[in-house]
Amino acid sequence: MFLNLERVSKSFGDKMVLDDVSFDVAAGELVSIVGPSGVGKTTLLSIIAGLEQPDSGCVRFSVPPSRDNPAILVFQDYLLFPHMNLADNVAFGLRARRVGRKEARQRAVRMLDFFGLVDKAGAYPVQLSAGQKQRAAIARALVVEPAVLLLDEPFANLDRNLKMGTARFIRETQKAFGITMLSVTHDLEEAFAMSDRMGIMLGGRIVRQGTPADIYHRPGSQEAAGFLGPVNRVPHDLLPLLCPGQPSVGPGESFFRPEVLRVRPDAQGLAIVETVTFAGHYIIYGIRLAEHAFTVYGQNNGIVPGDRVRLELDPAHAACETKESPQ
Ligand SMILES: Nc1ncnc2c1ncn2[C@@H]1O[C@H](COP(=O)(O)OP(=O)(O)OP(=O)(O)O)[C@@H](O)[C@H]1O
Repeated sequence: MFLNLERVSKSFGDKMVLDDVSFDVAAGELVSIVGPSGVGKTTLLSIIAGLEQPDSGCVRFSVPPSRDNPAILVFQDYLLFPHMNLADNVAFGLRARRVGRKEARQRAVRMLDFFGLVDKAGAYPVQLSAGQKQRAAIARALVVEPAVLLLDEPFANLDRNLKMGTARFIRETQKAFGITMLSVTHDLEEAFAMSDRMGIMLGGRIVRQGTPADIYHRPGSQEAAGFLGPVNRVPHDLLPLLCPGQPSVGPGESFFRPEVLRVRPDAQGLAIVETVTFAGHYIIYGIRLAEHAFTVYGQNNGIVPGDRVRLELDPAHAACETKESPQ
């Protein structure tokens, strides 16, 4: 294990920001910690980077970061030096490590080339777009060959349509350099897209860890499921209505994502459509069945509010999801 946090806690005054946080990051792995704003993600990175001290618990590295193999924190506002052009910004860390001017410049330009920024080598940060600044900040961090790269909200300042491309870029860079990365973010889709593993942080605690697919489909608690997106809570006595013919399961409840439910027009159906909302490439249906409200994502099939419909579980999901024990 490259990085190990064990029972890290931190308070500011009487406010507990991190509460018994433990997790690992393996060498060459990309792990994202996701959580809402203010939950303590930046504090967590600051402790790992050695900028803050935990009140209790410990942070261990298999090879402790050093001047030659540092843990580098890339801040969400990039912190490029405004008075230096891009090549000098990227070369800065090398110069600070006493690499000669010529070699530092060559390595910086090679890095800018890899990042598609070589034509901006002479430009100043103010002349760059947010996406270019983000790439430049990562280039500046990587040029010193860090042991681990810590990314604080890497998508925070990017337009929506730049975020997913940046997630792919971070993933490709991480693989190309074989570097260990830990990212903290509230941008879920991007974290899902680029991470080997994720942790959900709520109320200062990591409440669930796993692969992106694992935590999305088996979030482990209603609280975690709700943070990851809309979820339908289904008491088991309703399951025969949603998946006729399935063997019955014991008492309790299961959780289903809106995309694993199907809505079919049916004049005899037991469910009533309450709302139909256009959301671009899909429709969000608000459905009521036996006093329970459901959210369903589907395609436009002419259904309007007030229609009777049949609400069913996608058979591909029914079998595995109904085996879930309630959390
Ligand atoms: N040095 C400090 N002194 C006092 N309170 C602090 C300090 N640093 C952070 N906090 C508080 O700790 C809480 C968590 O802050 P933190 O920045 O770690 O959260 P975050 O999840 O990164 O949020 P965001 O996504 O908004 O940056 C906040 O309530 C913040 O005000």
